[in-house]
Amino acid sequence: MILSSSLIDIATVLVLLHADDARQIGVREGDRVTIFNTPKGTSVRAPVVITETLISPGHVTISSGVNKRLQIMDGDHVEIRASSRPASIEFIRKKMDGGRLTREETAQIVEDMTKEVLSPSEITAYITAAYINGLDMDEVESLTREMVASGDRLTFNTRPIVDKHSIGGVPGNKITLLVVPVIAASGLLIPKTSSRAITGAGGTADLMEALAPVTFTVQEIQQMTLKAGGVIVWGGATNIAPADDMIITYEYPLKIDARGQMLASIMAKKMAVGSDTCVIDIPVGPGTKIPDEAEGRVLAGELIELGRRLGIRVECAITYGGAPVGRNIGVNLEVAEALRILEGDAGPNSLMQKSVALAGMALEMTGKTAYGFGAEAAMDLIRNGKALAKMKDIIEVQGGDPKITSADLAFGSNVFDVPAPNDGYVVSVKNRDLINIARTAGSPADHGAGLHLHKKPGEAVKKGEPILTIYAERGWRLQRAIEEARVSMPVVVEGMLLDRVPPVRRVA
Ligand SMILES: O=P(O)(O)OC[C@H]1O[C@H](OP(=O)(O)O)[C@H](O)[C@@H]1O
Ligand SMILES: Nc1ccnc(=O)[nH]1
Repeated sequence: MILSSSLIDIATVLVLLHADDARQIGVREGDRVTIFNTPKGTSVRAPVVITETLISPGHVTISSGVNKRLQIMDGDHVEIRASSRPASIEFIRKKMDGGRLTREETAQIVEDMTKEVLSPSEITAYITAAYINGLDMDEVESLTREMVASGDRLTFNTRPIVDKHSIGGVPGNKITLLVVPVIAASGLLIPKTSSRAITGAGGTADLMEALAPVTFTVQEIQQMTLKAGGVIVWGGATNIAPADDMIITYEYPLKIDARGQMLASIMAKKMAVGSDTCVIDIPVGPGTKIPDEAEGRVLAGELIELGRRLGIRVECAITYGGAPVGRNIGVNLEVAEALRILEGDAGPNSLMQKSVALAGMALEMTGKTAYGFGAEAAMDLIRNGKALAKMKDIIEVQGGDPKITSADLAFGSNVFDVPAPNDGYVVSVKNRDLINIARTAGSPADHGAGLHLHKKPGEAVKKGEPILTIYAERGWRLQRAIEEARVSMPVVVEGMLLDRVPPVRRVA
């Protein structure tokens, strides 16, 4: 067949065939073909997309993801053959049926994922099967090791290499922007890799991107860490555990984080950067990933055990997740809130306390301070300006502007105050609904989008007073977010009418 006009400029591997050719080759939409560039001796296996109109029979179009390996030009001749189903599909089926995967089976799944032989629906099936049926500790260890083995690794020839991670799930959890500079300011090395948002409205990689680039190779991460003491980079940008970011890509739209994959995702990133000492934040509470403290302890045990198997000393902080950390949710809003603390603001208290508690644990684990004195030492590093100076070093080493201040971060110009429906005390806030509103307003893609929570549980409000301000960069997004806030009523004031059953029908 002839390579027809222009490549589809996407990284995903796929081959576009005319329906007549697909019938002749014997493949249907989603089946795999192998495409051969015989003169160059290259070949790629990829899923098929079928069209009746975009190309004519005898012609084929490929994505640039395919051509990266195939190296052909428009008009070249290629050979296409139906290809067997990837071996890992049987193993995904096994997990769907509640089976236990061997190390070899997990390795095959990871290999087929990273080679992009598995289609999005097959990856989603794998995640969903593990979400429903779970992975035991041996399966999680295999997945973690295979994720690490599929990418690049760092080895520092000094110790300790500290790390910090949160399992996520609580809105507004911008503490990494405080914890990393504090730890680095104490003289420790912390090559922090983060994900983008998974179930939330802004992951740490999204937040850091408002201050500096976050895409680096492992060698760059190592050099920058040695120079500045720390970095905050995107784990998925590099070739660090590439299967991890693929899983996250398919978890994000579902707003799920399958437990086994979550453990592997976190610990693979720690192992790949060579960290030996790690503090892990486990927010617990309604509307987070972990409903209560008891379950938080079970997860802590799993993370510590996984760390032990991988040679990483792990301590976990079970933290309050019943309400957002701080008051801002969304990229620029969160970054501004974190920078304000580094610049000398005393609060919000929840953000300050949580950040120094976590940083303090790392200072204690590494012997920088005695047990019981870490949080105080961390607080000192914030109050004396050393953490701010270190954050500027980190921003600069990553190629951002170190002169940036909290005031430079713009919030969306489409703004709406959600008023309190009556007088009273705020009795609860609904985490998931707050995240949904911030995502609907445009976060994390629109850096100015998000929300500010004026009132948190226990605080008094007067009828009509703003309880929530929504920011959006685009008017239509603001309208949708307002509508969502009206329906979900994410800040619950005592005595408030939550709903009417049957609902009132308005006549337009
Ligand atoms: O979107 P949800 O699921 O809430 O959480 C994902 C976030 O949690 C972790 O945070 P950190 O890197 O420890 O700061 C991840 O790296 C990611 O940024
Ligand atoms: N699944 C994950 C949760 C939190 N952080 C991660 O990097 N990955």
